Amino acid sequence: MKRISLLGATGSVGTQTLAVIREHPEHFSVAAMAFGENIEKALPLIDEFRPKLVAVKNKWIAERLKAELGGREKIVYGLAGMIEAATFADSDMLVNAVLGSIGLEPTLAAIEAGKTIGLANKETLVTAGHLVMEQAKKAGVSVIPIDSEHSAIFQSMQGQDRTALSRLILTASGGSFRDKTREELKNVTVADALKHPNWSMGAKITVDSATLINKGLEVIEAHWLFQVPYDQIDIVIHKESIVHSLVEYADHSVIAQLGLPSMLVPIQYALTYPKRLELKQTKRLNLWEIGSLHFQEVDRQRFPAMTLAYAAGRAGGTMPAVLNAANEIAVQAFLDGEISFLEIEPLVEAALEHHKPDREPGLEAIEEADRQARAFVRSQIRKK
Ligand SMILES: NC(=O)C1=CN([C@@H]2O[C@H](COP(=O)(O)OP(=O)(O)OC[C@H]3O[C@@H](n4cnc5c(N)ncnc54)[C@H](OP(=O)(O)O)[C@@H]3O)[C@@H](O)[C@H]2O)C=CC1
Ligand SMILES: CC(=O)[C@@H](O)[C@H](O)COP(=O)(O)O
Ligand SMILES: [Mn+2]
Repeated sequence: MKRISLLGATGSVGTQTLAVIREHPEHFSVAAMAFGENIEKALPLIDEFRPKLVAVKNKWIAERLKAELGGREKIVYGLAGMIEAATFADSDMLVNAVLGSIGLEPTLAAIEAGKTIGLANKETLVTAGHLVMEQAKKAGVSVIPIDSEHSAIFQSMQGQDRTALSRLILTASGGSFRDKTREELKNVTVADALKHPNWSMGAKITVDSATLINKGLEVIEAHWLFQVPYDQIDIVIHKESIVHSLVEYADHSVIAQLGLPSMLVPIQYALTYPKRLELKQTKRLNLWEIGSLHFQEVDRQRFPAMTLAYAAGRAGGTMPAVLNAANEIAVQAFLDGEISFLEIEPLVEAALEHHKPDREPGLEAIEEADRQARAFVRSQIRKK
């Protein structure tokens, strides 16, 4: 029995992680759970999975939850609460599916506590990949990707000669506005942005898919996870999201992982690795039903966020943390109707230009850069 601490239990990846656990109660259980504010969604999940510890966003939500549950579970809150859930003594593995760079410290704490990490929270590696991977190596802890592209790469590396790896190729759907020109993007709405062609995901990552910054964040994530230089990481637009990413080797052989788009597969693989289990909730891929698959080069003028992400990744230090934090605030402002879709990228670019980078930051410097980038973008939005 693998006992899991799940952060982000009420979210898109979180609820799908619970769906995997639900299908295999003989293999997995939930030891601890963390979520933000969505008590209505969490209550039936707590009733069903019976975690011993529940962490929530703040004291007020904790009080409300205590009143509902009547003291059966230990309730904790804030970042300290999330860290307590991530390092819970009765759990073997952390599945980090919380949204945003708030997921970094719980990941670091869980690594220190010797837990295997199932990582959906890409912000952990974007903001502090150098610290996380170094600490995981030191602690002898595995960081298993849940992000679909990274799981595909991870699966395509199994049993291969790691020293002969020559390139990673991440597929990108192109998001909700793939075929629109920059001119046509001027008047798009939040509702339009949230219509992803292939994946049903949380609002923030769905907007990130539409600017392609999601793919940029994933390039940085892949750089740290697989220790591959940026010059050896490419992106290809693949509108069907059937090929989840590819790995090229020295002999130009390319190995890919395919499947109908479903996060259940990478989530379950992270839980069962190196084994596999049946997954009744997913469907077979019959390529004759798909017919044809399409691949296209990324137009860098059309998707400037991708260039920003590569530049921030290559600059390293605190720059990726600034890219991420600025984007988190700008996307939230777009979702709240404060700015237009086309204002997201210039805000991220301005934050990167404004920042004085620290080339070899520790955790404190990363968190300070994150805070400052958020404050800077908020101040720019207020001026509008
Ligand atoms: N969705 C997907 O298919 C994929 C997602 N990812 C990554 O996985 C992560 C989660 O994404 P997704 O599931 O879409 O996000 P959602 O917005 O659907 O869910 C986010 C979760 O995080 C919780 N949360 C947010 N802020 C806090 C906080 N301050 N304290 C505690 N909990 C908090 C939310 O709680 P509540 O709602 O209760 O407030 C919710 O449970 C992201 O890093 C994303 O990039 C990667 C690949 C695919
Ligand atoms: C499912 C998943 O892993 C997302 O991160 C996905 O990558 C979003 O799709 P695109 O970024 O390719 O539009
Ligand atoms: Mn992805």
